[in-house]
Amino acid sequence: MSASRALLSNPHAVASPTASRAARPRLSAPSTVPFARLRIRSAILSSPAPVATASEPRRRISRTGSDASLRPKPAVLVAEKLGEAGLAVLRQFADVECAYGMSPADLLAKVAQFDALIVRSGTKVTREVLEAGRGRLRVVGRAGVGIDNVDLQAATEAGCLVVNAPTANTVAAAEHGIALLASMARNVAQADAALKAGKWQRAKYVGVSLVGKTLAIMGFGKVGSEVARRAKGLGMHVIAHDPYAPADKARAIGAELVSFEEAIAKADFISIHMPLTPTTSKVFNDESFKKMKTGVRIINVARGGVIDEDALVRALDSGKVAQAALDVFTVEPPPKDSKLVLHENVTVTPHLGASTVEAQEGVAIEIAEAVAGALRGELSATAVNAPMVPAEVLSELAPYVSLAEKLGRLAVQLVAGESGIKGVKVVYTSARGPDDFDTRLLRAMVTKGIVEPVSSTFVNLVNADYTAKQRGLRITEERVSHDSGSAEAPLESIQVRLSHVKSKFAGAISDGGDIVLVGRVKYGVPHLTVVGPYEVDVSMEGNLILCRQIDQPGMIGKVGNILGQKNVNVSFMSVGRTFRGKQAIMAIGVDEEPDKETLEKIGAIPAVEEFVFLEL
Ligand SMILES: NC(=O)c1ccc[n+]([C@@H]2O[C@H](COP(=O)([O-])OP(=O)(O)OC[C@H]3O[C@@H](n4cnc5c(N)ncnc54)[C@H](O)[C@@H]3O)[C@@H](O)[C@H]2O)c1
Ligand SMILES: O=C(O)[C@H](O)COP(=O)(O)O
Repeated sequence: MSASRALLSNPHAVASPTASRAARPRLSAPSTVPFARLRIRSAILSSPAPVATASEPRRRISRTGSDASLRPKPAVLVAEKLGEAGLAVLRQFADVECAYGMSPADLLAKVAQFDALIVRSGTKVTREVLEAGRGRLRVVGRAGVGIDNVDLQAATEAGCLVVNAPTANTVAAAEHGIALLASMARNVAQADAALKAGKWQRAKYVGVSLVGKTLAIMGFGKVGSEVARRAKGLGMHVIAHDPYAPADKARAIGAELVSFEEAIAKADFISIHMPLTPTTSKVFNDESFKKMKTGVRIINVARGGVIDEDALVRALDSGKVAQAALDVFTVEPPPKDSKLVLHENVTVTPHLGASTVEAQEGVAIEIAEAVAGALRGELSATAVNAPMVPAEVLSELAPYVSLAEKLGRLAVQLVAGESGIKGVKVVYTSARGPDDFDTRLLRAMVTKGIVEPVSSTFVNLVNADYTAKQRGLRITEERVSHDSGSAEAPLESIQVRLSHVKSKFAGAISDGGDIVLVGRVKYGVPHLTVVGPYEVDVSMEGNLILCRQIDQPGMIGKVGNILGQKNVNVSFMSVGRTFRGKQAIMAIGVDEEPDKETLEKIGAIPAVEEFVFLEL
């Protein structure tokens, strides 16, 4: 069993003074304030370093240490052709390997050596690939829009951020849609092939006009609306179906939003622009073809899977559908003997929608910047499987993110025996209005703090909620308004409360029977300010010894002496008591980890009732 697995099955090993330090998963290097910004970013997307040998349990390389030159450059695998401009952006900070045309087996064998993988639509990023990359792969960049070739659920479970490049190829795809529409209506491809074969067939290739015809746009997003705009210019009557599109956007372009049924029933031409999802899979099928006008013409530059291709062949054979123009197919490339591709009334292109010089240049830069940002730990505006946190919010929340993680980390180390944690309550006290800030990031970091010390799972903003759910951890949140506080600081304090658990340190149990820790940020540094019923004030850096004793003179000196004899530097010390002469606790921040003997000496002081050593 690996050391981190051992910690998973015995959560309490982590707080034991005798537990090996190397065996405990650690995320960050000791913090320094100037790196606060970097640290928050790293916490969002950090992943454990891949380094692990039989003798050395998996350890995490800090990506936030003070010497940038010591940090390894991230490695990026580019699996499909990417424009030079994008590669140049990536090469500025990463080792980039372009391995075009890899087989699925090649990809599986390689992926674990990379921090990021960039693909287009031709590479399937399956659960297997993401599993193979687990431990190192942090980002999948899709150089384009459609992410149906990436297993998003598996990526989320692995804490792997998926980013795409959603805007740079919109116009190219729309232009290709219009090109297919016009060339299909005038039989350009068929006539071209015939003429090249020596046939001059003017009567055979009489086309149909576009002006005045009804075009139904199915999916009124970026590409769909651009197609609509261009079709209006061709004099077409444009209707659209999109359950999620705002009517005013359609109206502004001069398109009318209608139901699916109405769209397909009224259209002379149907242009498909919806993504492939479980809902849209084969939404164009025998039943829907039946409801269309006889002689309808269909264009698809979205995804092949939205059409039942066998049903389309039947509809073409029967004449229900007069023509189809297809850029995309359920299986790409389609089989050589595909009836659909070979059908004389079908015009095909090999997924060329995004393939213009301009679009590929734009996509390459868009995805390179998104991947670079994600590897730096920034949240990308094009994150597909994570919430978006704007940079200014991120920077303001930086010390609170660190505080949230440390409170979670301390709380889990205080849990005793086999009592698993189920209920976690996080209370945010703030002078700001309830809608003023988003707590997802803080909740994710509390989860990270609770889960990571006791498991081999690494947690980040992408997978925090999923991980909590998987582990049966119910995290509830409460906002408490702090009327007399300053709204300048986003938060006054964060409380982490673990209910229905036993503690190995009775002093951390509040009157209500829960483990309670409260912290706040002072001068940009997280401080622990409440432990159970006791008020303390200790900076959350290094390690912490909590000691419960009978309140009496000389205790600080005794403990300080024992630590001093072993050269353990005390960074902070704070005493909190309920009543004079009754119980009190000492919170002692230490730079070094005291050895077992030193800790036992502290425990042997007669007035000391209990103590615990905690890693921050
Ligand atoms: N052929 C190509 O090379 C190429 C190039 C670019 C985009 N695409 C594909 O085109 C599609 C659209 O791209 P986009 O950039 O416009 O995406 P988009 O997200 O901007 O637009 C998709 C629209 O589809 C709508 N939609 C979702 N479910 C729907 C449903 N059941 N019925 C009707 N509408 C629905 C959404 O509300 C959205 O407005 C994607 O599948 C993308 O992968 C293909
Ligand atoms: O979804 C997309 O962006 C398009 O289908 C383009 O795919 P490609 O990058 O493989 O050309």
